[in-house]
Amino acid sequence: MASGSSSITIPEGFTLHTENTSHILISSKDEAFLNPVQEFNRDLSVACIRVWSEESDKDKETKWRQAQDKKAKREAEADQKEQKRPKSEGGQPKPVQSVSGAQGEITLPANEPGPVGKAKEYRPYKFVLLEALSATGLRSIRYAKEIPLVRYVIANDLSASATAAMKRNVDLNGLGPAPDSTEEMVPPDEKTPTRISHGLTLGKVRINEGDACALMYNHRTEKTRVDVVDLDPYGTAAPFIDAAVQAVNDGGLLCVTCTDLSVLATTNYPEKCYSNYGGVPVKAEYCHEAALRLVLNTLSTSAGRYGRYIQPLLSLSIDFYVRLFVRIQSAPIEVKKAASKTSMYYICTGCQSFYEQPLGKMVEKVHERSGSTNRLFKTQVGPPVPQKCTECSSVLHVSGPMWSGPIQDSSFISKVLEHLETNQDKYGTSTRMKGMLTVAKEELNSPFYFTPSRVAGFFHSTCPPLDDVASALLHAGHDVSRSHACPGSLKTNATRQDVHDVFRSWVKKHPVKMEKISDQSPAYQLLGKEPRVEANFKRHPRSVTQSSQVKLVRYQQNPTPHWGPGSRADSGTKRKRDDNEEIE
Ligand SMILES: C[S@@+](CC[C@H](N)C(=O)[O-])C[C@H]1O[C@@H](n2cnc3c(N)ncnc32)[C@H](O)[C@@H]1O
Ligand SMILES: [Zn+2]
Repeated sequence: MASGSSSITIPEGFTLHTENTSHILISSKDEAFLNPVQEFNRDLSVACIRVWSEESDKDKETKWRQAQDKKAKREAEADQKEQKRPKSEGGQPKPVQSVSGAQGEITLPANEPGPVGKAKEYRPYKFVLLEALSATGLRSIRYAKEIPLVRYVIANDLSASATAAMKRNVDLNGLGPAPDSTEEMVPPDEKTPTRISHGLTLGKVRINEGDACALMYNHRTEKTRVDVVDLDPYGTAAPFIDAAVQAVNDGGLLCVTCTDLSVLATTNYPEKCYSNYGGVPVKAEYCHEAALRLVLNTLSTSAGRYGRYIQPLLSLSIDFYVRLFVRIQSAPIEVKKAASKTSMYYICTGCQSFYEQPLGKMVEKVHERSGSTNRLFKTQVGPPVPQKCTECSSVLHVSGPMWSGPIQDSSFISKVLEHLETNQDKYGTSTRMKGMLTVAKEELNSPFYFTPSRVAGFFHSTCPPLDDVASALLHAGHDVSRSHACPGSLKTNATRQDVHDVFRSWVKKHPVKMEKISDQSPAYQLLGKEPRVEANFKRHPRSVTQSSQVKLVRYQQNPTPHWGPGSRADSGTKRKRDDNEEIE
C-alpha cells in the first residue's frame, strides 16, 4: 500500500503522479487520460460530497431516532394496556421505569430496555458512489480515501487500457480486494446487480469496464440505485444525463462536469447547444451563468420524465468548464413546479438587457372553509417585451429555455466552507475553493450578472466604481451580490432599466461627449432617457460584503501545458477531437 510516495517502487515506463492523498502511475504509452489542472474540480468534489454525506447521515440519524422513540412509545402503550387487562384475561402487571425520549418522558416496563438501552446503536450510513467515466481512477481513489462515509466506489470506464491503469492504481493505493479474497464477483445482495457485476472487482474501489450509460441504466431500479453519481466526461455530459438522473437514490447527489463551453457559452454553435441541452445559448457577458442554467435545464427536464426533480446545491463556472452539484428527489408536486422555474430570455443585441419569459406558473388558492391550499399550474402570458429593446431599441435574440430557479444553496455552501475552515491543509487548492465558495454562497439567485465596465461601454461613459454602482442599487431598495462566474461583476434583483438609471445619474455628474455618438446608436437611445430617480452613490454599508473582499481566482494563475479540457488519451476509445469541446 502506498502511504507515502517514498515507499513506492515505480516500474519502468511509468512516472508517479501524486495528488493529495493518492498516487497513480502514468504510463509513457498515455493509456488513460489525466488532467492535473482538474485538481481543483476533484478537491471541490471531495469537499462537497463529504459535506453532502455527513448532512444526509445526520438526517438519517434524526429519522432513525424518531422511529426508535415512536416504537418505544408504542411498545410502552401496549404494555400499559396489557397491565390494565384483568388477570382473568391474562393481564400481567409489570413494575415500571421511566426513560426520556424525543417524545418526552415515556413509561416502560422495568424489565425491558428503553430507547437508549435497547438501541442497537445508530450505525452511520455508508454510501455508494458511481464514477461513470473514471480514466486513471484518480478521482474514485481520492473519494474512497478522503470521504469517511464511503462504503465503496464503482469506478467505470469504457476503455480497456483505462481500466487496466485503474486496477494498477487502485492496488497501489491499497483499495483493491483483500489479499485473501477468493471471490471474483460482487455478491448478489450488494447494490450492484449480478448481471453487470461480471468483471467488477471487489474492494473499496470496484472497477467496471463498460459503457457508462449501460452501467447506470442497470442501477435505475429503486433497489439498485446508488447514492452519488459523478459525470466527468470529455466535452459534454449530455449523453449520460438521462441514465444518471435515474441511477441516483432519493436525496442523492449528482455531480456533473461539462467542458464544452464553446457550445454552452458562445453563440458559435446554437444548433449543437440545442441538440445537447435542449436550449439555445446567450450572446452577452453573462454567457457563463447562462451555461450553468442550460445544463440545469437539461438535468431538470431529464429528471422530470421519471417523476424526479433537482435541487441545485452548487453551480460553478470554472476556467474552461462548468461543475454542478444537484440533489435528486422524487415528488410529483415538485416536478409540476419545473415549468415555472424554466424561462426563455429575449437578449438585446445592443445593450444586453434581458427580458424573461417564464414557461409556466403556479397559482396557489387557499380554500376558504378548510384552509387547505390548492395548487394550479398554468401557462404564462407573453411576450414580456415588444419587438425591440425598450431601453435602446435594438433587435432582440431569443435564448433558452433554461433553468431560472435558484442555482446556489447558501446553507449547503456554508457547510462546505465550515468544513474547509477546519480542513484547509487537506486540499491543495483550498485558497481558491474558499474564494469561489464565499462568492457563490452570497450570490443572488436571480439571473444575470453585469459588469459596470461593460454597461459604461454601452453608455460611452466613464466607468463608475463597482461599490458606487452597488451602493446606488442598494439605496434604491434592491439587493446586490457578486457573481463567482466573472470578476468585477454584480448581480441584482433590479431590472436593467433600474441599472441603466444608475448610469444615467452617473452621466449627469460625468458627462458624455454627445457629438461623437450617432443618433442611430444604442448609446444615443440609452442616454436619451431621463433617470426616473436620481441615484445615491454614497457608500452603502452593505456594498462591502465578505465576497467583495475575496480576490476571485477565476483562471488558474499559471496555466500549465495541461490547460484546457485536454484531448483523449491514446486508448481503445480514441476518436477524433471535437473542436467544439474547447473554449478558446
Ligand atoms: C475526462 S476523462 C475522465 C477523467 C476523470 N474523471 C478524472 O477526474 O481524472 C473521460 C473518460 O471517459 C471515458 N469514456 C468515454 N466515453 C465513455 C462511455 N460511453 N462509457 C464509459 N467511459 C467512457 C474515456 O475513456 C475517458 O477515460
Ligand atoms: Zn437594448
